[in-house]
Amino acid sequence: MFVETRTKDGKALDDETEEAIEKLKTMVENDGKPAAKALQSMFGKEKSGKVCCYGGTITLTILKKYEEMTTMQEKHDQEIFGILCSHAMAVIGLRTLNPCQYYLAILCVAAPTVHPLRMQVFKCVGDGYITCEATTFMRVLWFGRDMQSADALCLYKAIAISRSTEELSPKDSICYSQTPLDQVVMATITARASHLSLAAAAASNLSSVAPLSSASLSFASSRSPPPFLGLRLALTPKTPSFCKRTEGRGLPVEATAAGSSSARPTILVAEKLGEAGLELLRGFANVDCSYNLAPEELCAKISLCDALIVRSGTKVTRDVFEASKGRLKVVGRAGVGIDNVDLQAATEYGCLVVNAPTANTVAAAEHGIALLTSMARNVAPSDASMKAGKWQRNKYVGVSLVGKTLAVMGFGKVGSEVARRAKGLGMHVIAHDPYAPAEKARAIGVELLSFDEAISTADFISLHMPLTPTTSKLFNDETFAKVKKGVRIINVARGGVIDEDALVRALDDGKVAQAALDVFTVEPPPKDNRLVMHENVTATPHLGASTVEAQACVAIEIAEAVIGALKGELAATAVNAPMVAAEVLSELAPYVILAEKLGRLAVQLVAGGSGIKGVKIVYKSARDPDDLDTRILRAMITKGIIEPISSAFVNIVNADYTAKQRGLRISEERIFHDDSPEAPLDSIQVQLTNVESKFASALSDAGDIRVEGKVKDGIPHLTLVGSFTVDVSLEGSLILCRQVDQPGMIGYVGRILGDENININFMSVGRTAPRKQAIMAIGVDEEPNKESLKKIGEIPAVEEFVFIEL
Ligand SMILES: NC(=O)C1=CN([C@@H]2O[C@H](COP(=O)(O)OP(=O)(O)OC[C@H]3O[C@@H](n4cnc5c(N)ncnc54)[C@H](O)[C@@H]3O)[C@@H](O)[C@H]2O)C=CC1
Ligand SMILES: O=C(O)C(=O)COP(=O)(O)O
Repeated sequence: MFVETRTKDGKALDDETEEAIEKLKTMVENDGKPAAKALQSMFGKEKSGKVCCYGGTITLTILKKYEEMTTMQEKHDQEIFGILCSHAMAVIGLRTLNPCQYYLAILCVAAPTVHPLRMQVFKCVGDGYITCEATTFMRVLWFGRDMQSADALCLYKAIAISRSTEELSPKDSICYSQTPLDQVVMATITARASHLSLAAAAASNLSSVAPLSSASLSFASSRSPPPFLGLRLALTPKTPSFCKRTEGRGLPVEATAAGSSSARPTILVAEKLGEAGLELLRGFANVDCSYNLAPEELCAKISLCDALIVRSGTKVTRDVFEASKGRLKVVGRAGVGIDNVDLQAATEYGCLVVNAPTANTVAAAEHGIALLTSMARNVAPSDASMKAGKWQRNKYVGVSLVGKTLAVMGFGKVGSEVARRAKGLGMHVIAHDPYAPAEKARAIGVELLSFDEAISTADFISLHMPLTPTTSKLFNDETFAKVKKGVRIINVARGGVIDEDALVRALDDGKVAQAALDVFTVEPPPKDNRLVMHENVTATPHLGASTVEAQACVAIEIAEAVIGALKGELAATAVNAPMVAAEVLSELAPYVILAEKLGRLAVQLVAGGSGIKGVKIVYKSARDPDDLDTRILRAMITKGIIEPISSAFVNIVNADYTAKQRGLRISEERIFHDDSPEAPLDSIQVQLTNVESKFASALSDAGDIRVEGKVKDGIPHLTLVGSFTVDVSLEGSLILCRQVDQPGMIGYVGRILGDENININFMSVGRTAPRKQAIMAIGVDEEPNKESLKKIGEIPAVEEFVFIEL
């Protein structure tokens, strides 16, 4: 890895940048908004992109002119950029009109002591180029103005270390190292206690490595535009296809703002959401807060809404998606568990479901520990007894926790936090989770065991798995028969993972001594629920996520996810669509465009009446298959194939489903190709098998329509049609002509198009041999009229031609 942060002539920063930093420094005490405005005014409107930051004290971290830095390989550029983006609180991309000029500013909080909630607010949620990872954690970088490459290298190391600690809690230690400001840099990086010393070592090395001694890692530019992390993947349907879609389904077309890109969307918030989240939503959309809606009321409202935000109390059923008449594009679950959302129905309707998977983790874990300790010491019943005027010291003798074995069932985010805390109480912690990595358990000092081993050795069992068909009633009569007599059970996961009748029986016969339950199969449970009324049960009304802090974080996290999704950005917390890391996404961005265009091109080559059944996609790549996620590419090819020939609207959520519904068999093949090891892909080939083509030259020897493309300088190119090699950028529209190769052909066609004032943006001729068959691929900016196309067809040497809209 290499860092080079100097300008070409060795100066650290230019005057303009220096000045900008000075001005911003004076604003450190100010609210973020003036600072953002100042940034904009400093660089002039035409130079600056959208700047977004919200409230609080901010300061400028890096401000660099990309074009002045030494040229570095694009891959490194993207890598470091991706890392920075996922670790900075707020990253602001100020993109100039010239793609080579790119200003990168990272804003961060000035003091490491700022409350984590405040930092959340700093995340860039605007129409910017960057999206930050939604975390509640403090990951702050602050580079001073004279940062040396060696310092950046150290910082990088520290980031890398902090990066491997994915699950920091806001309370985790902060490693804070400061060198004299005039010298270099201050870095604040958080790390879990176990990583603290490493991070500290890395950060304390700042300035101590010889500058520019070794190869470095780069923020510098290549010729291509900067990575575009705010990649849009058309989640928002175009108005026409959207409207057509509702017609196609036999549903009335809703004459509302849905699908209209200019109108403000409407977001229905169906359960109480933190004010900070509501504020963000109101800045972007019309917000309707209607709580406690009956199912029929929700169905009645939903066709007027583009997004719906719920917590665990609202069932988002198939009826809701049906009633939305296609308008609902996003369901935001302000929490973790999505068992109250019919994901299959959402997917079928092309509706993205996003959740807030991390913001309430600590709250749920703390509640688990609260239930564990209060159950063990009979806090709730003894409190009730005192309030009833009694003083029953003998009745409420508890059990100790130290040295006891706790089985954590489900070693995910909450489970592992519970384990960590229970170890602090002196408990011996074991866990069962079929999917948890052993290293993660080892790092916390927890042994992963089989289900039976875990439940049969535990004194306490704490449940932390999701409710799925597999975990439904996982704790039943058979399970309780295997537990140690007198075991105590805590459930802050989902009521449905326990067969509640079986638990009542186990409590009655003493097999289970006590249970502490936050969640129930039916919520709220009926008044006479035997579990709730049981004297050995401590019950709370689904309070796991209900802390002031968690709810504020959840509200912001879900608001940002929903806003991003409504803007068509790929959501990092998507539940029913591929989640792709920002850095991977930026790398794949041009290939995503290529994939859709190849799909659109291939399908327009099919002769009318010839149904498509099989699609074969061949990816040539130097990457290991595990290193190349093709789901987005497949989805975009599917979109490209289906949308031009149907009223369906296809997005990454419903692509596979829609293909299946239409009987489209899509197969993928990877071919190892190490010619371009830096790029994720060398080429993508789309074959439509066993179809007739209206342009016979597009058929391969096997009789399949075959088109192949590559990304060149960030632009998608068509490189193969049938057996003909061509090279034409896939922009605008395309005319493909097969002709006898002879002089003057380009001139003929060029004149016909020129007469109609049609601009040719690209032209390429592929031929089998000189003066034999050739294919001319002509990229045009405008669609030629029928007359011109007819004239092209009438050129004597032209044997066939086709016009394709991309
Ligand atoms: N009571 C409350 O207010 C809250 C409840 N929750 C619930 O807590 C549960 C855990 O949430 P997170 O830790 O955030 O989710 P997570 O997805 O991080 O962890 C769930 C873990 O369960 C494991 N798992 C799946 N099937 C399993 C099985 N058959 N046996 C054992 N483990 C299995 C998974 O591998 C995963 O590691 C969820 O049910 C969630 O809805 C979460 C937050 C608040
Ligand atoms: O996040 C979860 O899974 C929870 O159970 C929290 O639910 P709530 O948002 O408090 O209704």
